[in-house]
Amino acid sequence: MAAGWLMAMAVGGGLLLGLLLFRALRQRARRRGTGHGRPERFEGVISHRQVRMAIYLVLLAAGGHALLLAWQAESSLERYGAEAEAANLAGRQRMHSQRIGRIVSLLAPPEQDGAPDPAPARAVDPAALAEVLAQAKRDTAALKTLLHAAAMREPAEQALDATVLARWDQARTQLLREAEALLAALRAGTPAARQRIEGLQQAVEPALAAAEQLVATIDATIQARRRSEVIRSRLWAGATAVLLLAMALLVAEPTARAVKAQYLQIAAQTRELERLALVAELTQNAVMITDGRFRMVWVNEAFCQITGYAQGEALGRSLSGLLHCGAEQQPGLVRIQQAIASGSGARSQVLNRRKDGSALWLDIDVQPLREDTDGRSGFVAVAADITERRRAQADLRIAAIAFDSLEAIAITNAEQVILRVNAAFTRITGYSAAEAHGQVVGRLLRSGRHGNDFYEAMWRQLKARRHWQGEVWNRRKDGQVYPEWLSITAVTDDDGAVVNYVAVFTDITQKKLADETIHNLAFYDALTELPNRRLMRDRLDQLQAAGPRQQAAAVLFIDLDNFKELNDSRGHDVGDALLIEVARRLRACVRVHDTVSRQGGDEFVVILCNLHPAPSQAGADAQAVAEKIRAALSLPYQVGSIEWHCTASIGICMLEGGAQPVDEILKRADIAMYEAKRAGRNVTRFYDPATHAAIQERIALEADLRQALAGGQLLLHFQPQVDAQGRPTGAEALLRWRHPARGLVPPGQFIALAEETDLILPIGQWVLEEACSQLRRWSEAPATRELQLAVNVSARQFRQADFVEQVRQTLRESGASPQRLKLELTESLVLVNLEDTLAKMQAIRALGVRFAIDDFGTGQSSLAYLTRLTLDQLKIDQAFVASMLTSHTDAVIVQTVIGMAHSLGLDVIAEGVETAAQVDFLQSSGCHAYQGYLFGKPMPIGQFERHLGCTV
Ligand SMILES: Nc1nc2c(ncn2[C@@H]2O[C@@H]3COP(=O)(O)O[C@H]4[C@@H](O)[C@H](n5cnc6c(=O)[nH]c(N)nc65)O[C@@H]4COP(=O)(O)O[C@H]3[C@H]2O)c(=O)[nH]1
Repeated sequence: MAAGWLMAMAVGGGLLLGLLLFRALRQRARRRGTGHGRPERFEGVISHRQVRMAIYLVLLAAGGHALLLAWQAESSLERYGAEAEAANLAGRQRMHSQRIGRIVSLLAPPEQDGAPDPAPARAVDPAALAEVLAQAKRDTAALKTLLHAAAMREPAEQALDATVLARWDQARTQLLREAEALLAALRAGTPAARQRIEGLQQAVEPALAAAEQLVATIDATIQARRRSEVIRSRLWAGATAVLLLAMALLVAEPTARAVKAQYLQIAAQTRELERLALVAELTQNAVMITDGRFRMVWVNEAFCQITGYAQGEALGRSLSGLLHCGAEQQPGLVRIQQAIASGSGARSQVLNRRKDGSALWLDIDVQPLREDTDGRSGFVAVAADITERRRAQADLRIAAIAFDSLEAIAITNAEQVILRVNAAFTRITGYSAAEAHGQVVGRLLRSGRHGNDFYEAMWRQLKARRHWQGEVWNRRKDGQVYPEWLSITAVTDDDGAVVNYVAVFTDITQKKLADETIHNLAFYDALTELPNRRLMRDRLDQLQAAGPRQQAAAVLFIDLDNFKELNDSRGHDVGDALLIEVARRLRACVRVHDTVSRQGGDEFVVILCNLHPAPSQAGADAQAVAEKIRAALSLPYQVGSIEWHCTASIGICMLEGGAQPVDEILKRADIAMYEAKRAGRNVTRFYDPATHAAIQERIALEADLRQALAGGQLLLHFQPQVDAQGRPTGAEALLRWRHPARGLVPPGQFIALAEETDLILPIGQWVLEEACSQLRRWSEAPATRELQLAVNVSARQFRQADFVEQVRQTLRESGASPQRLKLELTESLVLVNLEDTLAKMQAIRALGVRFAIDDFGTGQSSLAYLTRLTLDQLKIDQAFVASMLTSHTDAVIVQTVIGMAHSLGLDVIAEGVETAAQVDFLQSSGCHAYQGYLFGKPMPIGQFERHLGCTV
């Protein structure tokens, strides 16, 4: 029994220890849950170790209890057997006593009527008694062993009554002793003594009684033990129940509660996680969860929408690798990297790139994730797409800068009350911001230059299109009215209602002035302020555009006849002054709606409008105006200190109902003017188609002439000059043009054209070079060494600033002797810009070159200039020579020229000498040098040299 209790105590103690350990673990788990940074939601949660321990504890308790019960059952079974054996053995003791009593009764003599029977006892087999004795002894020994074992096992209070046992032992011992004595007597064959039998008989009764009592006692003891066992079993059951209750209360229930709490917590956390997952899924912000090496392990839908990457493309890649924009050093990114390196989180604005490469600004918040139960860590990043916000901020910054731009800005409310103005507004209008705020913009700046219609149209457009722009005249604070370019934009709210107007304007005063200047430059002649060719053409276009409805009109092409001479001789300033005066006179001659324009140079075009409807009358009107102009322009000009006479040639072209193109009209007027020139200048001419053909011819000739020099089509002919004896003294070099189609073209047909087009400059230089080369060649032969060569020099050629240098260089390069070269200048050339002429002539004369005045007598021959010129020779014009024999005047002129030359010490030569009579007259008049067909026509060099050979 003690072992059972010990085992029970051991099991109970173990369970108690287990309970205490379980509680300690729970306490520890709680402390860890709060003490190691575990979040609140894990507080009180038991771990799987604790649950396992609780289960093992319960299993241990149940196992121990089962073992105990098994052990108890086994020991009870054993005890029950011993008790049954003891009861049996006790009963056999009673049986043995009874059998001994019956044997003894057989030995005892029968009783007679109460008198003692003296007869001997009947015979008894000693073996039967011996057997009974032997069995009684064995049973007694077995019973004693059992009782001893039971006495050792059972607690004292459950032991058999010692008195009963002692009485039984005593009675049994007495009985057995008496029986053995009787047995011995029987075996000895001696009749048993009455005393022995009686003694045995007397021992049987007590022994039987003691056995009876023993049996009863054993039965009673067994019963008592049964009862005690029932009580113990009940106690065990109670203890078990208490234990189980304790287990239930201290282990199962807390565990169940904890598990339930944990389940509820997990369920709550699961719901929370589901909500968080839903939030993460539905949020407009990108959510990314990464592992410890920043590789994304989860991204939400917004991430995909914002970045353009599908989830499959993003997962497993690093955040920076995926969205990297290449700007490593941007402060926001550096801040996050530093924070992550230090194990903390950070929030920054970082520039990234979408999948399509476009810029993506993210406001990104990166936070480290704590280690989870598997010991892994990472980061969670929540990012908002702020690209638009950044753009808006940039726009705002730009707008703020733009607001302070050079353009004036005024922002009003819907009622046009000024809310804000910028510095440029103040600069342009003169109103400070304080003065402008609260004012109605229209009232503040209105100049009064625009009528109500203007503003009504403006507001109509503003309402319809929300925008208006145009030129407006406004008034500054100082009252000055100025033009501005105004742009007004209506700002509307979400409902489309106008809430503000933004007016932006610039002061275009300077621009208008510049425009005016540009317009004037583009459409007016800067010198005379007359409309230029472009504006004149515009007006002609407008006239033509009127078509048949147009009134009669005429175009007058005016060219000054001798303007070039003035310009070349007196300089451009003088020429300009003359042109200004011409313009003034032209304006004075026409009506307001007529147009006087300057084409360029000394050419003017006048458009006469609103002439008489009848063509003949219109022509007469045009003629009258043209004559008026011609007369006005013929009046003397006082240009500075110079009085100048200038005439004009005027071509007239009548406009015939818009049938002709503008170019054609101008060309016709030009042709008419050309015709006027040909008619002797200072006349007016109407357009004649025949003249047109001549002009065309001239144009073609000019084109060919431009090719002549380069094409080697020019050549020189040489006309002899002779002395009184007819001996050649030299020659005049005369230019010829061998045209591939026209043949030999005389200079009279192209020299004038060359002068007009300035082609005379290269041509004149070529002539000079050719002449000098010829002189150089002549200088090598004795027969020609002394010959002089006269070269014609045109006015344009002579007026070149470097003409002297050209002559010097040509002489040097050719090697010709300057003394053999004679330059022929016309009288008109010499007269224009006399000072310049004198300077050049002196410089050239200093080289050794000689000068002759060609065509002398045709101009304003005067002694005054002749005396100043460094001349060598006068050449009597062939016109005088041709008529001197028939015209007394020309004869007088010839003689006067000859006399004048002699008196000035100059040589004199007559050209165009064709007859001997002319020679005679000239000779008798004192002229001893001649040039003319009589002595030889202009001829090529070979022919000339042969001619020399004949005559020399
Ligand atoms: N009827 C008639 N005419 C005679 C007679 N003797 C000479 N002539 C012509 O008279 C002109 C004389 O030349 P010019 O008066 O200098 O007049 C020249 C000259 O002013 C100019 N010219 C010729 N060659 C040149 C040149 O190389 N340079 C320049 N600037 N002008 C040149 O062309 C003008 C005409 O030259 P050409 O046609 O060669 O005409 C030459 C010549 O052939 C004659 O007895 N009777």
